[in-house]
Amino acid sequence: MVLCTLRHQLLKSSRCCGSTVRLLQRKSSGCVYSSIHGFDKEEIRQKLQAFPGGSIDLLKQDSGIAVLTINNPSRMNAFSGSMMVDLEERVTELEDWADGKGLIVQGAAGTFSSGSDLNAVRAISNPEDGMKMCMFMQNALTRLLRLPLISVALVEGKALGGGSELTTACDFRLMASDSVIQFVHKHMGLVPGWGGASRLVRIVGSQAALKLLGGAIKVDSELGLNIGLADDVLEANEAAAGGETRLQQAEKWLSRYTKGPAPVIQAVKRVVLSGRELPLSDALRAEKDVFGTVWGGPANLQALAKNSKHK
Ligand SMILES: CC[C@H](C(=O)O)C(=O)SCCNC(=O)CCNC(=O)[C@H](O)C(C)(C)COP(=O)(O)OP(=O)(O)OC[C@H]1O[C@@H](n2cnc3c(N)ncnc32)[C@H](O)[C@@H]1OP(=O)(O)O
Repeated sequence: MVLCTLRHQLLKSSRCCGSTVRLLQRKSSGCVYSSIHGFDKEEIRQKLQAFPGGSIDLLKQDSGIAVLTINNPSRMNAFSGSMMVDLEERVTELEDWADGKGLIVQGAAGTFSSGSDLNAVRAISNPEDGMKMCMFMQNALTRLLRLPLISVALVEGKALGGGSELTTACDFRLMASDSVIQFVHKHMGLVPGWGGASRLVRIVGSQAALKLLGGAIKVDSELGLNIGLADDVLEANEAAAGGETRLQQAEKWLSRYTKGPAPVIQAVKRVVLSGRELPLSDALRAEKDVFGTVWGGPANLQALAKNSKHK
């Protein structure tokens, strides 16, 4: 169904032209569930709002890199119900950000996130509500992953349960040298439900994913790097990093990939996304459409005029 939705979007865009193509390419709705799956977004939003606390904060910067902060430090940045709703709203804001190029997802106060707020989990522990929450979060995190921005999870402290799942909804993961990612679901008598298992298999392969989920293994930065869950390790000690905070280190790391005009960076993300999610023939057609948006565009014409050499 995920594939169908994305394929439908991309094929639809290939049949349109001009401004419609640009609009479709900016809006990556990419939801997995809708009313045909019995999903009533307003109903679950109202249920989630009954569990308040914390916030999801978004800072869009002139550099084209935004910082999304999971902010509930008194509960180790656990996700209250209202934070799940906040997250979905921030994703909508990012979908509308024409000048955006990159995104860093971090936790407040030096730790990533301890997953769902256990108080809310206890209150909605019946399967029906659990499934609704699961569909809501899968939609939000799928849209996060499909943003036309290059995204990085900056993992400090702990990323547990739903927090570990959130790290997999980013293109890259940077782990502080003393941080841990742990899919603790088995210890809770559960499996991931925010899409974390499906994405983990695609990131580390099914063998490693089975070990991480089956053993609820603590992944430190060294193991993370070895199995490809982490893309790089950041110094835990700011002094060793020349006085740079980890957020500054993450921005520097990401800026290698976001240097250049927004339409080109967004096009890069889109061709990788279609290659990642679509069957080859569909991905090739989507690539052709994205190519059409940059060919003869301002950045392309400028480069041609400069007679660039790539030595
Ligand atoms: C499993 C599926 C589900 C999903 O995918 O949606 C989930 O995510 S369920 C949640 C899974 N996470 C947990 O079970 C985390 C449980 N907490 C811990 O293991 C520890 O608290 C830890 C390791 C995060 C931090 O330990 P530390 O010793 O450093 O601090 P405290 O334990 O004293 O925690 C401080 C304060 O935070 C509260 N806290 C932490 N995590 C949660 C949470 N997920 N929900 C609600 N509250 C949380 C903890 O109770 C402490 O509060 P206090 O009032 O001071 O007792």
